[in-house]
Amino acid sequence: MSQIENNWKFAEDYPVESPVLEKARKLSIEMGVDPVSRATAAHLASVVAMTGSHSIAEIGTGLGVSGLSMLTSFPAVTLTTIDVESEYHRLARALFSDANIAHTRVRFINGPAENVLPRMNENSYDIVLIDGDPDRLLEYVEHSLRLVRPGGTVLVPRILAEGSVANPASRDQLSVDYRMLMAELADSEAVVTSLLPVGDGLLHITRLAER
Ligand SMILES: C[S@@+](CC[C@H](N)C(=O)[O-])C[C@H]1O[C@@H](n2cnc3c(N)ncnc32)[C@H](O)[C@@H]1O
Repeated sequence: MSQIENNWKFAEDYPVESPVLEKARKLSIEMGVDPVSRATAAHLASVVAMTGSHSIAEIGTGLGVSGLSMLTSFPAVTLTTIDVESEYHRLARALFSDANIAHTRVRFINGPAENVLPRMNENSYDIVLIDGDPDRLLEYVEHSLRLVRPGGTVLVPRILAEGSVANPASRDQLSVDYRMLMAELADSEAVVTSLLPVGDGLLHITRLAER
């Protein structure tokens, strides 16, 4: 294993997850849902705690690994979470309850995010996490940058798409689109971006206040 792979593995093994989070992760895998990685979940929790975020929107609830990580890191957080699968929402709701999260802190919206996002209020969220349909990422980012308040952050796990984005030989549409998106954002004066190599890549896009 190379030194970089060693570091990556060490960072992924480092977090200590709560029994409920472990249960959510295990159930997700049994149901064929890929939860955010352990280091990604820990980083999401850190971002929420360090920014004191109150209002979070999430595209792609799954069974709630990312949601639980953010909800349990700061008691004032409320989460609006969208998924097409009502069964995943049923299971996530039970897991959130196991974690003693008051039901008033979470709003579950069942439906395709592409239909729900245009109806959500702009400038209303401290954080938007995008973890839904990978083929709709560009559309989701555009909506999410409208939904976050100035100073708020859009977080995109899995932006490296299993290594294909970083491989210049990968010319499939998704890799080309993701590279183009990242290049445009890096060049934009409206946002600050950073790319972390946790999990399958985690992109931070922070919307700057207009000057
Ligand atoms: C990778 S999983 C999310 C994992 C979750 N964030 C976690 O960490 O546990 C992707 C989720 O997106 C949902 N999804 C896929 N297409 C969607 C769409 N068009 N609108 C809303 N949700 C969608 C899937 O049902 C699935 O639960």
